[in-house]
Amino acid sequence: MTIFQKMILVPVFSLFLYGSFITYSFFEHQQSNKKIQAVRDSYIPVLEILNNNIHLFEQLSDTFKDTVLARESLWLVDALALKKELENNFVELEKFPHIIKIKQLNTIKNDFNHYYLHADTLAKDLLKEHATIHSEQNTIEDVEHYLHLSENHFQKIKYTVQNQFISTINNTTEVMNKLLFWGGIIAVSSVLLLVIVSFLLSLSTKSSFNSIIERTKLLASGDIDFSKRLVRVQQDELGVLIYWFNKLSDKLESDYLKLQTLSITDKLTQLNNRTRTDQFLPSAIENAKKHKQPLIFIIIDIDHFKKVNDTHGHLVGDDVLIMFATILKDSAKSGDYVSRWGGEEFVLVWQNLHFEPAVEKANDIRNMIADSHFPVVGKVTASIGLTVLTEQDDIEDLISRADKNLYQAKEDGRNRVVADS
Ligand SMILES: Nc1nc2c(ncn2[C@@H]2O[C@H](COP(=O)(O)OP(=O)(O)OP(=O)(O)O)[C@@H](O)[C@H]2O)c(=O)[nH]1
Repeated sequence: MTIFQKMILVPVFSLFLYGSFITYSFFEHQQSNKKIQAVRDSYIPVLEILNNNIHLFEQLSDTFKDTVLARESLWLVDALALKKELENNFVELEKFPHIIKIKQLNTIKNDFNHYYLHADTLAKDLLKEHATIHSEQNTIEDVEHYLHLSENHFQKIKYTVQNQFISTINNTTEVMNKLLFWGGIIAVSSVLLLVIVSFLLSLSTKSSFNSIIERTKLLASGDIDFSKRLVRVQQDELGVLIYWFNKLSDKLESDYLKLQTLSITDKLTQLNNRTRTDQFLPSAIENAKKHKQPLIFIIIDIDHFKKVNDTHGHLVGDDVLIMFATILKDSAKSGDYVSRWGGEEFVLVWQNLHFEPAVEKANDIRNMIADSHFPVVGKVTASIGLTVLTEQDDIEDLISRADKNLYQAKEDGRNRVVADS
């Protein structure tokens, strides 16, 4: 995943989360409003009828009392009208079975009818001529019993419906509150998620950038330890950058190694060149002295090489130099050092080889050259100046003694080895 994708994904995800919640809560809010409206629409008429019934019932009781006290039988007609109104209300209430249980309603209706029947009978009895106030004790008790029962039922059903109404409204409000709470949680979590992921992303990006910067600085300051490679962890743009940075390091390393080889190799003969010899000699001398091992230093020079050039041309001269170098290379054993010193002069360094075997080996090489057939030119010989390292020698001593011996070999007629003892 790219850095851009990572950076865009979290806000998009958070936005999606929050957007979904907003949409959901919008619809939930609509639903809740509808629910509250529906609850109101069904409960309020019921409560109004119930209130009206309580009021009618009180009026009815008062009418019965007034009828008896005033001894006015006509008022019983009013009582009947109130009863009818009440019964109509009961019929209305039956239309709301989800609010009022029909069984409960029937109980109230029965109790009320009992009350009405007893109260009406009692009132009529008391209105009869010569009737005393002390009417039948049972009827009075029944009237009182059903009066209280009905009163209680009317109040009880009203409170039950009222409580139901309040709890339904409260439930809906509670759902809304929960929604708000979770909305807050989602909003805060989205922001937190955004902050945490952005923080982690910037941390990992920063550390990768730092490692690239550090490595680049080291390369720029000339640190050529190419074994150091950046570790590619991510698959994003930084991962790609690290991949190509490592590729660049590979290229630099191979170019550097090529350049290094070129700088110490003689172009014509592919032997070590003078630069390499200048690096090699001091360490070889130091090593020989340190381990008290013999070290042989040889300068070998092709005889009358100018004549080869003059007679056959420089290209043929080059071929002779190449073949000559090959003979030297082939004669070298492991640990022997072979190089072109310059022009038609070559240097051999043999480590851990004593003087006599060294002279013998030098003569073998000289013979090998003399016995070889060089194309176009035919026979070629070489003179050799050989010296052995002494405890007091420095580089110059060694070179000048070998050079002196070479000069002596030339003086003595060439194609020979001159060695000091
Ligand atoms: N073809 C060719 N010739 C070279 C190269 N380097 C040096 N020479 C020639 O080597 C010759 C060396 O000649 P001199 O120093 O007179 O030595 P010489 O002719 O070998 O004589 P002695 O060493 O005394 O036996 C010169 O003619 C140089 O031009 C090279 O890379 N290629």
